Amino acid sequence: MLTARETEGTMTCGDLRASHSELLKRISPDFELGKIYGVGSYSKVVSAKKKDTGIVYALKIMDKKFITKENKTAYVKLERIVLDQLDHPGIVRLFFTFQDSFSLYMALESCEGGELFDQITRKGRLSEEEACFYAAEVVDALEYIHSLGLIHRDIKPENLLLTSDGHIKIADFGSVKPMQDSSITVLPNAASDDKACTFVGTAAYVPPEVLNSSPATFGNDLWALGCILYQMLSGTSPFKDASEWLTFQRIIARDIRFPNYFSEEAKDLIDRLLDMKPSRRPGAGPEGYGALKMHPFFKRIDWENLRKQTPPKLVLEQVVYSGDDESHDSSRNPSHVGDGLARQNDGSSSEASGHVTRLASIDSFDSKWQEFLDPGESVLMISTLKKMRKITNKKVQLILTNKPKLVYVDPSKVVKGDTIWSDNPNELSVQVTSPSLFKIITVCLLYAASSYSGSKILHAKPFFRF
Ligand SMILES: Nc1ncnc2c1ncn2[C@@H]1O[C@H](COP(=O)(O)OP(=O)(O)OP(=O)(O)O)[C@@H](O)[C@H]1O
Repeated sequence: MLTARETEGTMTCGDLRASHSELLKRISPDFELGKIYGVGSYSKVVSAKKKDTGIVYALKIMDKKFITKENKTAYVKLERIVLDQLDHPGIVRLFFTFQDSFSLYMALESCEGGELFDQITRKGRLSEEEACFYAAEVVDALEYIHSLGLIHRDIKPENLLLTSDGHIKIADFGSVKPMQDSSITVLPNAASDDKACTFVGTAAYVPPEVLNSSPATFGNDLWALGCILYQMLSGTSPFKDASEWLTFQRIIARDIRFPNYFSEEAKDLIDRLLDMKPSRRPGAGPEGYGALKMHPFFKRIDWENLRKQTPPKLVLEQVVYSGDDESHDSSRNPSHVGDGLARQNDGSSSEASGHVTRLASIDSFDSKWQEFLDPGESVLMISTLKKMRKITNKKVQLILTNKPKLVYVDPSKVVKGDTIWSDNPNELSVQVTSPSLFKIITVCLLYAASSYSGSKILHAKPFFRF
């Protein structure tokens, strides 16, 4: 039985690679694990119901060995210490932390609505009303963060999570920087890097002064807000280009082009937030957040009652379920994901053509990997692997699709390999049995005189373990 205790102490052993069933064994009997919310560079975030209270948390699981090896200890401690002291409806809450010999665990407020990034991708672009609402909630939370003397430094649509009813919560405080006069207490060994020239953040949202090695200011987050507002309204970030280097060139040159459907108010606000001089960005100047909140773009926002307003409707992940209600439920528990297909293949399915439908995706990553997919193709499993070399190793991404196809992508998102097992979707199918295990199934089709009569699994080998 695990005891809830602080995440400080020796960080020695580990695991991001643990399969879901291994995690289940380890974390039980306290929690009932559900779906995987997402995977970060050093963590896995899983839905976890505490059995005694019935409360569902987003359990952030961090591999101790990996964190130690990658020198991430200070970031983890910093995030823990900072989140512990924050209390705002626009910021993901940290409830408690604990550890076992392998992992560190953070029980976070669960954001069932996923990332703002996915809403933008699914909708293509947001209406001005929707973008205004989300931007206002981010402004409200940023005002609080900045008032405590903290700079988030990694504000981006992937770190803006949504509650099930559609309100924004800022997440991921691993890059946070406390200013010298911050009211947040940070232990000396948990302080983030102080080197002015250290690049922190994400290329598309990084402000020009950071690229010129200037120290971080509140203006960093306000530049990122300008980029996000642009992205919500257009579907892409303003400086996005074919490579990080080209993106940086466009940021330094402030090469920004507004689509003609942007309103004058939206253009003006983005233009001001993307000011080359950080202190001129609304919210960063001597007038404080008043300058930002009073901007005409926010004219319909009732700042006092922001969280009482009705948020935009969420567009949920498009999942085609393969069977009845039972298989629908199984999507909540990844260890049962394959069951629907097994039933389908026994011939009793209403899928009378013998064509194998896609399984419920076990993660929410489809949209992020869209560029590697053909039309109609969907992601069944994503995993980060370490490619071992003689003296070094490098992280690569494996993307398994329903084609079935296995794509191997390097860290700069360049496709390095692409294995298509069959061009005929009737011949092969993929059965995802857990977040780390899938089977390739060959389907034998038996045709009666004019119509399909059945199919069966010939063999379920080979097994591939992610
Ligand atoms: N509280 C939460 N509720 C629901 N999903 C969450 C929550 N926190 C994180 N996630 C999901 O899990 C993913 C991984 O989160 P995490 O904070 O570990 O990494 P990240 O910040 O996205 O990645 P990186 O560490 O590489 O910047 C997120 O992208 C998000 O989709």
